[in-house]
Amino acid sequence: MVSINNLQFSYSKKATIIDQLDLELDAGKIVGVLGKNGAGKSTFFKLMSGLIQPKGGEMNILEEIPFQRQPSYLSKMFLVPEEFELPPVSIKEFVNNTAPFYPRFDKSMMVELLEKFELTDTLNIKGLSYGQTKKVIIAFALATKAELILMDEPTNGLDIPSKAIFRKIMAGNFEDDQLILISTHQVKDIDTIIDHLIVLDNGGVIYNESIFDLTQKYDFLKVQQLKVTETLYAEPILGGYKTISPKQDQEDTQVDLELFFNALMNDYKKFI
Ligand SMILES: Nc1ncnc2c1ncn2[C@@H]1O[C@H](COP(=O)(O)OP(=O)(O)OP(=O)(O)O)[C@@H](O)[C@H]1O
Repeated sequence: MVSINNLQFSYSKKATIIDQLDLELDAGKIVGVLGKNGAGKSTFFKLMSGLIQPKGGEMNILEEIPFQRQPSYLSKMFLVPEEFELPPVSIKEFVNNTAPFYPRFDKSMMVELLEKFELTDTLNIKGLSYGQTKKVIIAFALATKAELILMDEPTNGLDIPSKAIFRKIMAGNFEDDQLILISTHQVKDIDTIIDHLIVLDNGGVIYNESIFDLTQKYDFLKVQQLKVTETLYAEPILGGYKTISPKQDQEDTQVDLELFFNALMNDYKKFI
């Protein structure tokens, strides 16, 4: 569904942001996209949605070339950008005007998701807070049922209960032919919903693995004493350490995304 080869992008001649990036992804996944500030996550989403033109390489997504911005491509992908503005109309009017661009749009799902976020479509977008507007665009994105949904920092601006609602909504409103990519620094907001992880660094994808495979390769443990020989990465916590070690226990442990991300930033070559 996503096939990217040797992708290159820079805003100016001085700094290359995306450099020889390769990525293959199939449908049926919710993918967490992690990377440090400035790693190029938003830029990568803009490239995938055809808003900016690659300087080199090939991108084939849903059998289309994103930057050609064919109506057929735009109708099967949706980007929730980090910064956005919606028109000052009622949510209902916004939906009536915009939904026709998305052939699989599900209006009853939109109403249902708004309800879960404690909103109704009679409200005017003009009077909504930043967090409430974010909820409208998240609900709209999911209701498009687009094959590819890109969410750039979707939980920024959501309060604590809304983040829990976001996690529930994401888990239950997704079909096998869809691919959802979520970029975030708020790893706790996505650690229970993603089933795949990619990490961007130095212009490329340095890690690309399913969460299932991560649980089969590593144990994520809390220990009092460090067994240095068995530990790939550790961070001190009150009364001991959080550690990542090669899998030994039969039982799977819960992936600690934050710890794993820090471990990759420390030395990703240990994990590939
Ligand atoms: N329009 C632009 N013009 C010039 N440089 C830009 C532009 N947008 C982003 N950049 C630069 O490109 C680099 C990657 O930015 P980008 O926003 O893609 O990173 P990010 O991983 O999303 O960062 P963050 O986690 O901080 O949101 C940064 O160094 C940024 O300063």
